[in-house]
Amino acid sequence: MLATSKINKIQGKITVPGDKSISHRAVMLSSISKGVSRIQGFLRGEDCLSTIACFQGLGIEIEDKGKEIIVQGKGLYGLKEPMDVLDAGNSGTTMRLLSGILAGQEFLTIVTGDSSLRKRPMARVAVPLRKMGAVIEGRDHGNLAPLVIRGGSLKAIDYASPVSSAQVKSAILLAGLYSEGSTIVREEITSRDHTEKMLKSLGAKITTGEGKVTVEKSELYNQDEIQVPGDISSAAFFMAAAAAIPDSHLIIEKVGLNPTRTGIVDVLKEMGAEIEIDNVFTSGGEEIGDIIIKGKKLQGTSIGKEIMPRLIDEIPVIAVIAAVAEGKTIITGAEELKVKESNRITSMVTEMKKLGIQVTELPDGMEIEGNNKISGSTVESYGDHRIAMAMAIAGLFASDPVKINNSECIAVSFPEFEEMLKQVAK
Ligand SMILES: O=C(O)C1=C[C@@H](OP(=O)(O)O)[C@@H](O)[C@H](O)C1
Ligand SMILES: C=C(OP(=O)(O)O)C(=O)O
Repeated sequence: MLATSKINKIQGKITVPGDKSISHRAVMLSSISKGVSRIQGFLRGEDCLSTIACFQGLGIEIEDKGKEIIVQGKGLYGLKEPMDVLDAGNSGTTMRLLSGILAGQEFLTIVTGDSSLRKRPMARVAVPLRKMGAVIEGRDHGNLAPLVIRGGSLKAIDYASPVSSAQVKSAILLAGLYSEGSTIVREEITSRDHTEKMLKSLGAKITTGEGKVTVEKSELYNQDEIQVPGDISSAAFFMAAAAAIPDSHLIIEKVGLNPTRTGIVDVLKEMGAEIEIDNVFTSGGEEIGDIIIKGKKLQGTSIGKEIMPRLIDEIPVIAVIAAVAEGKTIITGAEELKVKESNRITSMVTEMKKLGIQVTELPDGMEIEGNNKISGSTVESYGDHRIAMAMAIAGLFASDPVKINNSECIAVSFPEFEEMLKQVAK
């Protein structure tokens, strides 16, 4: 069981593990591209290992050479009917993006996941993929895994997504690679665009702009090397702690700075944090750079719907530092948090209360009073990696240790978290 206690400051220089979203896409897209791909900086978290296992189950040769992951891509039609049920584990990204690729395959696949993933909504991908011509069945009329998917000849659709979700958008775009005509996905607020960027770099006919993405039937070709940047969603736990503890000084090197992911930087700055970005370069269309943070007392803020897709996974840790900031913080427009690995609104509100924090649950977010004195306690992770890590950060401000039950779920996205925290906590 992970336990954390009060520290004086965060200090040092770290490199966080590879971006989870990009690691998933690197394996999936390399598998359906022609030629060999070498993926560097790949995240060896449980979620991305589930993606590797699924594509191995579909007949793709994937080898972990330590320095890099080698994928022997077989092109759009090189996947084989799996001998057994595929297991996406805890990973929503794996199940939803994979469904898009399977929609283009004539064979039958069954995909399941762990008890958390089997509760998460899949109709959001099943509905558009059926419109394109795939047959998708599952519990609750195809809304819940296990999903049974038989794809085939698809036709393009023009789809206005009811949620701003990169997983939904990506599933449709991947199916679009197999579809006759122009597949269009429209979003009210743009979600992370790693799929679009990687598809472009692999030669897909794809265009973006004015709230929509268009893809044509295209063959993909591996470009030999894919460089995965550090995950800003993992960096966020350290950024938030360093920003909120006076006298801290932290450098995080080579973090992905794709503008669709940097909402955390904007919110921390809005709260008064001292943050600088340095050594910026671009690889595979993705911006990468160093983040330098100095700690000080922060101010409360308001976070709403518009920015939400750019920081959705960072809300748990933002809630924690809001509790020690000066003044109230109001988070709204975050309904999507209810359908993550746990209901992250209820999970955070319940566990923050156990630490003596004054917080009120809202239908689409929460209201956090400022200047809380955080006390120690044993808290639950709900088997949700982001809740476990957010609670670990709360412990850095607490009068007594914060002990986190089932903290092993952190390995889903950030196996090195505890070790890295020990390294910079002074
Ligand atoms: O596409 C992705 O890699 C992800 C998209 C987001 O989910 P939604 O698409 O459900 O918003 C995010 O919360 C998740 O951690 C990863
Ligand atoms: C929501 C997350 O991932 P997924 O949807 O892939 O399970 C996450 O990592 O916070």
